[in-house]
Formats: sequence, C-alpha cells, structure tokens
Amino acid sequence: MLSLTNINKKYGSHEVLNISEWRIDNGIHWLKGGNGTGKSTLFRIISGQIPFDGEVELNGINLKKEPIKFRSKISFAEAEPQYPLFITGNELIDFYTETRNTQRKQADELADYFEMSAFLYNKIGIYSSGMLKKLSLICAFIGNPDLYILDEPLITIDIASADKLYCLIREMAVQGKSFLLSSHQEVSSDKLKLDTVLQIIDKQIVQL
Ligand SMILES: Nc1ncnc2c1ncn2[C@@H]1O[C@H](COP(=O)(O)OP(=O)(O)OP(=O)(O)O)[C@@H](O)[C@H]1O
Repeated sequence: MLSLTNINKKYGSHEVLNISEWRIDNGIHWLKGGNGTGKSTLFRIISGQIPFDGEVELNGINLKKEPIKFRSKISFAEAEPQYPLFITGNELIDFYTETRNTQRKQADELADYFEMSAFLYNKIGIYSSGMLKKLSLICAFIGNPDLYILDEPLITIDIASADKLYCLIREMAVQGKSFLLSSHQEVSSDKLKLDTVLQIIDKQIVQL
C-alpha cells in the first residue's frame, strides 16, 4: 500500500530520517515514540508537505511523479492544526469540500457526529483547543482518500470524542481505508485493532 525508498531528510545539517526501504500494507498502524524522533517530519514527507530526498508511493502512485493524484489519495491532520483565525469553521469546511470535490453533506454528517455543528458559524479564533482539533479531524475525513494520517489525534479532545474517533476509524478500516496514527498515549487494543506498532529509532522506522 505505502512504500518509502531511500528517504533522507535533513533540516540544515541535522539529519532526522534515513530510511532505505519501508512498506506497510492496508490497515491501522500506530507510530509511537519520544519527542523529536521524527514522527511529524515523516508524516509531512508522506503527505507531500515538505521537500525530501527519496521516493514515496501509495498504491502505485508516486508522490513526486503524480503529486496531484497522490494528494487526492491521502489525508493529513496535523498534531497542532493552524488555520486563519478570521474565517469560520463553515468556510474552512467549504474549502475542503470544494478542493476534495465532494458533497457538503458528508462534512455536515461529520460535524453532527463530532457535535460541532453549532459552532461552525463562529470564527475559528474563538474555538477552544478541543473544538479546533475536532474541526481538523472533520476536515481530515472529508473526501475519499485511501490513507488517513492523523498526527496526535487524541490530544485535547474529550473522552467521548476520542471514543467516537476510534469508532469512525474502525468503521472506515472495515471499508478498506488505512490509517497511520501517532499518539503519545497508549492506544488500547480493545479500542482499536492495530495491524502494526512502529517506532522511529536512529532515524529509521522499526516494527515493534
Ligand atoms: N522546520 C524545522 N526546522 C528545523 N528543525 C526541525 C523542523 N521541524 C522539526 N525539526 C527537528 O526535527 C526533529 C524531529 O522533529 P519532529 O517534529 O518530526 O519530531 P516528533 O517525533 O514529531 O516530535 P514530538 O513527539 O515532540 O511532536 C527535532 O529535532 C526537531 O527539532
């Protein structure tokens, strides 16, 4: 499903990742690990957000050769989402709906599901951190990608919302969608059946 080949990422002279070969199949994958090991950097590479040396392929689509097609198959929710504070949740959702070429109905159902509908007319600047996180999760689920990358999806959301997120991930995995998650909190096996648990050790991805 997802493969990385000869990935090298440096910030200046600081080398963060050096991965010769790595691949994962469809499923739910959890990337754990300590602060600064390179999880967010890896996610930004896979989602085409930052420059890097090497090749990334998702279901046979190469990120560098077919960037638009590749991006349509992937969705990425940042650990700490940052949006313009002067737009409303609705305006952000409209943007995602339009760029992902999908119906607004899907986003409305997601907003209801995460109990965010009442806040979507408000400007993002007045959102609480949990509301902002839920908005970013709603945006991540808009469209029909093959792989969802969720960086620290559990931070700042309440227990009920976390349970809803687990439930949504389980349902979508049954439909054949794949997930790459990071979390500093343990992901308990009764909430999610993980296919692999991964960690970045010495700039490489290791399966635990
Ligand atoms: N834009 C950047 N410029 C310079 N260095 C960076 C940049 N982004 C990340 N780094 C460095 O790269 C390393 C990996 O950072 P990254 O954010 O990928 O780690 P992480 O595993 O996601 O950490 P955390 O668990 O704390 O979120 C760190 O040493 C960090 O300081």
